[in-house]
Amino acid sequence: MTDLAIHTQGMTRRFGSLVAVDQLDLAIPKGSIYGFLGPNGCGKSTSIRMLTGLLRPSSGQIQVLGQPLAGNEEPLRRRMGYMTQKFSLYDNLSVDENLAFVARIYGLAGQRAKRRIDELLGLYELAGQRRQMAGSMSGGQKQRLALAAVTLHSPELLFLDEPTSAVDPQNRREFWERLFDLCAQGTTILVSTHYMDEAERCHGLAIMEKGQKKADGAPGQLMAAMGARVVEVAGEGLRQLKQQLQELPQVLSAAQIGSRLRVLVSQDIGDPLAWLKPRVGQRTLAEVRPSLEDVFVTSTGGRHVA
Ligand SMILES: Nc1ncnc2c1ncn2[C@@H]1O[C@H](COP(=O)(O)OP(=O)(O)OP(=O)(O)O)[C@@H](O)[C@H]1O
Repeated sequence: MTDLAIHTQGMTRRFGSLVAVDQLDLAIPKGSIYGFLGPNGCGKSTSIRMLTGLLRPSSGQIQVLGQPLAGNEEPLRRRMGYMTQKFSLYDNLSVDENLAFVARIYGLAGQRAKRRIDELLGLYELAGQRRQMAGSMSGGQKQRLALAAVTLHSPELLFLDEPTSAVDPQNRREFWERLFDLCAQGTTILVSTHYMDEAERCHGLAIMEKGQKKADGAPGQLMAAMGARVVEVAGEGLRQLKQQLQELPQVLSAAQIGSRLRVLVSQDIGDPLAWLKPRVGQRTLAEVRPSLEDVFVTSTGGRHVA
C-alpha cells in the first residue's frame, strides 16, 4: 500500500533466547507522527533499527515507503533520517562544520550544500551561531542543530529515538512544534518515548511492553476505548486507602496524584461511584476523564507511578 510509510507484519527480533521484538504489526500512514511508547528495554530501539535496515529481523515482513526493505536498504536509507538515542554532534566542530560534515556524508556539495545549510540555519534559528563550537551550545540549541543535521537531505521518513530525553520542557515543546512543521510538509515521523505528554502529541501510537504491542491507535481513541473508569478520591489517609483498594480485583490501579487518589475501576462495574462510595468512608469522589497514563496502566498491566 503506497499510502503507508511503514508496513510490517510479524516483525520479530530475537537475541539468543530473548525475544526483543515480538510479532509487531505496524501500519503507519504517510505524513503522520507515530509514537512508540514504553519503558526501557521494551524493544523501541530494536524496532527502529530494523525499520532503518540496520538490523535484520529474525522473521516478518517490512515495507518502507511502499517497497520491501529487504534488498532495498541502501536506496531507502537515503530517503530516511535517523536520530539515534543520545545522538551527538562533534563538540569540537562549529555549527557550520558539523552541518558541512553531514552534507558530505549525504553527497551534498558546493553551492547545493551551502544553500541547504543556510536554509536550515535560518529555519532552526542558528544563523547567529555558525562559528560557535557545538559543545558550547545550550541543550535546546544542540537539539535544533541535531534536527537540522538529520533533515539535511530532506528525508521523507524520520526516525527519532527518545529525542528529548536531555532537554527541558520548554525546549521539548518547541522541538515538537518543529516536528509538526516537518509533518505539515509531508514528512512521516516515528518517535520513541517514555514520556506520556510526548506520546499524547502523536497522531497514532503503539504502547509497547516486553517487545509486544499492547495497544495501537490515536491517543484520544485509546483513552475513549479504555476498559476502565477513572475515579479520583480526596480526603484523609490516602496511603492506607490505596493499600485497601488495591486488594480488590475490580481495582486495576490506585495511585496518588497530589492530594487525590486516582483509582482505575474495571468497566465491569456499571456505576463506579456508587460501588466505591461505601469503600472510601467520608472521603469525596469524582469521576474524571482517562489520561494516556491510565491507558498505559490498563493495557500493560503496569502500575501508575505512585
Ligand atoms: N544487540 C543486542 N544483543 C542482545 N540483546 C539486545 C541487543 N539489543 C537489544 N537487546 C535487548 O533487547 C531488549 C530491547 O531493547 P531495546 O534497546 O530495543 O529497548 P528500548 O525499548 O529501546 O529501551 P531503551 O530505551 O533502554 O533503549 C532489551 O532487553 C535489550 O537488552
